[in-house]
Amino acid sequence: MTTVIKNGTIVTADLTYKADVLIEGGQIIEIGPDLKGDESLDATGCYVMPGGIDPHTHLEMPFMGTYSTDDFESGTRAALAGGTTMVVDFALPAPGEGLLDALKKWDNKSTRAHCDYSFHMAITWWDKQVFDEMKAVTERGINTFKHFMAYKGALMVNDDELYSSFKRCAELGAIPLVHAENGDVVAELSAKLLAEGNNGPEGHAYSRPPQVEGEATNRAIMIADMAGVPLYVVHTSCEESHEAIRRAKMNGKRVWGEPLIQHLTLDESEYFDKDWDHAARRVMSPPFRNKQHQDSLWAGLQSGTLSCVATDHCAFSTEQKRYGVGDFTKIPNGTGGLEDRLPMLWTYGVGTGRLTPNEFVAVTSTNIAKILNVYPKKGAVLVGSDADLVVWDPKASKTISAKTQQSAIDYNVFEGKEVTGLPRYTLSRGVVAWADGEIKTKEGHGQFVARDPGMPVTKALSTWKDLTAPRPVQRSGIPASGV
Ligand SMILES: NC(=O)NCCC(=O)O
Ligand SMILES: [Zn+2]
Ligand SMILES: [Zn+2]
Repeated sequence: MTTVIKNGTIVTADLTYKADVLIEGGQIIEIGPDLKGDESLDATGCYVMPGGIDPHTHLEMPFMGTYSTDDFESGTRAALAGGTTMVVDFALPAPGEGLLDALKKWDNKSTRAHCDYSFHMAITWWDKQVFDEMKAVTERGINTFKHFMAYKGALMVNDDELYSSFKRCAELGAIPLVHAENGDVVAELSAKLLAEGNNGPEGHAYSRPPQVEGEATNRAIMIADMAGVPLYVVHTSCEESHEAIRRAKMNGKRVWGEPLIQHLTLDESEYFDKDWDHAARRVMSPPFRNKQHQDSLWAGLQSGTLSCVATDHCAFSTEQKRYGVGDFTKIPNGTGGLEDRLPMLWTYGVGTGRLTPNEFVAVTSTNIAKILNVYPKKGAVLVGSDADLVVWDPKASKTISAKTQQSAIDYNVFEGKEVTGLPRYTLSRGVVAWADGEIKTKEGHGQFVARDPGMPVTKALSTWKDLTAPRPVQRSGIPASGV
């Protein structure tokens, strides 16, 4: 059975051209003019692009005394409805729990996924067992390890643990990720704010100023450099963090930054809303910033100093957010965005002239596919690539509303935003997964995507590090022992 996408314009990270796309067995088998297939999808007036890859989601995440409400079923439905065909979630071992034991839990949760998925493994504590199991984790197809520099007393790791884990990543050819905020300072600021009576959701934003993010980003970059490993900084939200990444890149360090669609399009004024629920629903870490920080993030995407736009989809209901009435530190941190990432980025990026359609594809799909070592299986429109595609109608529009969303929560942080640019069809490995405003796949259609370590950039960096490693100077005439 073959499917042909007809009359569209293919848009990839580097090319725009008119051609049909023929699909069989889940893969693209031909690209060219006048192709025929058993089933035909009309892409007249549309762009045919690689499906979005969201490298940062937390589906059914155990966090702050509860679980995020969107699980792999509702979360991946939301993904497909918004043109995203692959998500990368985080397996989170509890302190003292083995990495492989945690992975089993995420394997079980993800059986319900509608679209393809992969995992990052979090390093939440450190000892020999963790060191040993990191190798087994890479053999299971996970080549990225996440480190939280915040959430003191819960997920946070210290500098010695970071350095040990980063060195282990270097040995394994894996890439470390960091949530970069200075967790010690956040804890101090939070306690002070609460003691002074600042207990509302705005206290969350005050407790996490840009400096805590800039400091931690720079620290992680320097530790990664000393460990001889590349670094991926998740949810880069401010100029201070972007500046550290920019400087590192200009110095030849292999560092990537990931702004979220929320930080690009929503600002800190949300926290000063008189409605407690409105403000609390937007509590996430790092918090939303001001317009200058937003401009910095857009400039980063334009110049290439920031690489990928993600969501950090971690959706809690209003009821869950209310755990923090009277104490902002108890508001579960996280917001949704999976269904809205592509339409919002198209509207506020391509629609305003900040991004070209090709840059849009790069930052929503191709760049991360390369970083995660799944390109060109994913993130490409090439013969042999998985037919994870979005047929994108740049003229279709809607008003974002919780009433019509796939996400299981009772609100949407983008409520009321008018977006222009929506998927007509989303295809997951050649299967039409979203059409006519409806999900067409069954839960369980999604498959795990294994990712091998040893990406070209990790190999190049370790070659350079070996070449420049400290070596004793060979001298004649002086006894080596100094005697
Ligand atoms: N970002 C957030 O507030 N919640 C999800 C966990 C994390 O990424 O820090
Ligand atoms: Zn985080
Ligand atoms: Zn996250």
